[in-house]
Amino acid sequence: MRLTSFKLTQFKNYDFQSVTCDAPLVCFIGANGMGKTNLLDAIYYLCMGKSYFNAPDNLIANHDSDFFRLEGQFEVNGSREHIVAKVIPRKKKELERNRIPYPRLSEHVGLLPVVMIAPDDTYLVSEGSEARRSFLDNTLSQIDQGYLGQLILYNKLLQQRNALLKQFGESRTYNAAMIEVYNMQMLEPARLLHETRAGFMEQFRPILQEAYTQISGAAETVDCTYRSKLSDTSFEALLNEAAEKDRLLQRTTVGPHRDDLVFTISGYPLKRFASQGQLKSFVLSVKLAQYQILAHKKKTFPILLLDDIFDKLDRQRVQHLLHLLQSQTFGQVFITDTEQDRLAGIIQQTGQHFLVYEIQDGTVNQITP
Ligand SMILES: Nc1ncnc2c1ncn2[C@@H]1O[C@H](COP(=O)(O)OP(=O)(O)OP(=O)(O)O)[C@@H](O)[C@H]1O
Repeated sequence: MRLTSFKLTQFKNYDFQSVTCDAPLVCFIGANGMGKTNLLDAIYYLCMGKSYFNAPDNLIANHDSDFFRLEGQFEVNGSREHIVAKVIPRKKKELERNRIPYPRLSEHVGLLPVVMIAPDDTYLVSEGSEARRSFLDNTLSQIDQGYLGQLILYNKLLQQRNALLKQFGESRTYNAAMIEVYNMQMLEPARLLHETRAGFMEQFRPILQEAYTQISGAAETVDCTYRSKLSDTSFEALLNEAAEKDRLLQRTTVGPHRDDLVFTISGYPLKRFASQGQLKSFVLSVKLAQYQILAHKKKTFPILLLDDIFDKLDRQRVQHLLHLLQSQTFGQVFITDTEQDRLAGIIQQTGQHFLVYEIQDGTVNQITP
């Protein structure tokens, strides 16, 4: 799979910019704040229909504009895909595939698999369970449209159930039968989410462990397990047990929206016991494992976006990563960096055909070859 060219109109700090990128390795070089990450986010947006940073569309449109547009030419397994995103924040958002608008934006997810690796990926460990669920959901949604459909349905029902609980609390009333209607509708999507997540984590664990060994070169073992109350008790029983608590707190306190991933190093909680270096190796391994599993399931190599990671990783990990980029089969890779010399060294080591662009305040100029 390859992105051969893309165009940005009024996207963040870009007015209009067209970028040709028909090469296995594409590098964006420039000082801080010039717009390198924004280019990677534009690519991510074309693949996923939203920003990697979960930025709302009104913050994505250029400050001087009330709309933005992205266009990308992709090649996937021998066929061309022309993707256009047209967004008027808070008013209209349209995604087109080969000039035909998607009836639902979610239908686009999975067509163009993508993985972003960024320095602040440590949020996967440091933040609350929502970050880890998002990672899981992001990966599974790219693999399985059916999963994404059930996730959207579950979240909609959850929102409605919570609104009803709140309404009961405010009006000091309660209608168990109405809550039961939601309970019954949520059972099937919850079962499917749980089953898919559990099955996926069984496949993910050994791949993550292997990636960690390769990246860190270390002897310690890491682990990543799926934690869900639904593994021990049926959702129906959990909802019944929690009925009184839900009523008091005016929200649904059990279900797949409370699942988590537990990360450990040598059997201890990673968040508390890992060194900074081990933490960086771990999150990089999580993303590389995500890449591998997507490549396997989608039968194409996802686009890999490496944002500024060579600045933040130490020499040893950079070497391990480069070794991986050389030895394993990777698809198209986009790299941002602030230092031309460092980047030149990296390019040389990968031995790939490459394009390098210099980014200056929202303009993109090809500098080599
Ligand atoms: N909606 C927007 N309209 C105009 N400019 C924006 C918008 N959103 C972000 N920017 C600008 O984009 C720039 C940041 O771009 P980006 O994060 O891509 O930089 P970078 O080159 O990756 O820098 P770093 O190396 O520091 O990560 C900032 O100058 C910011 O003000």
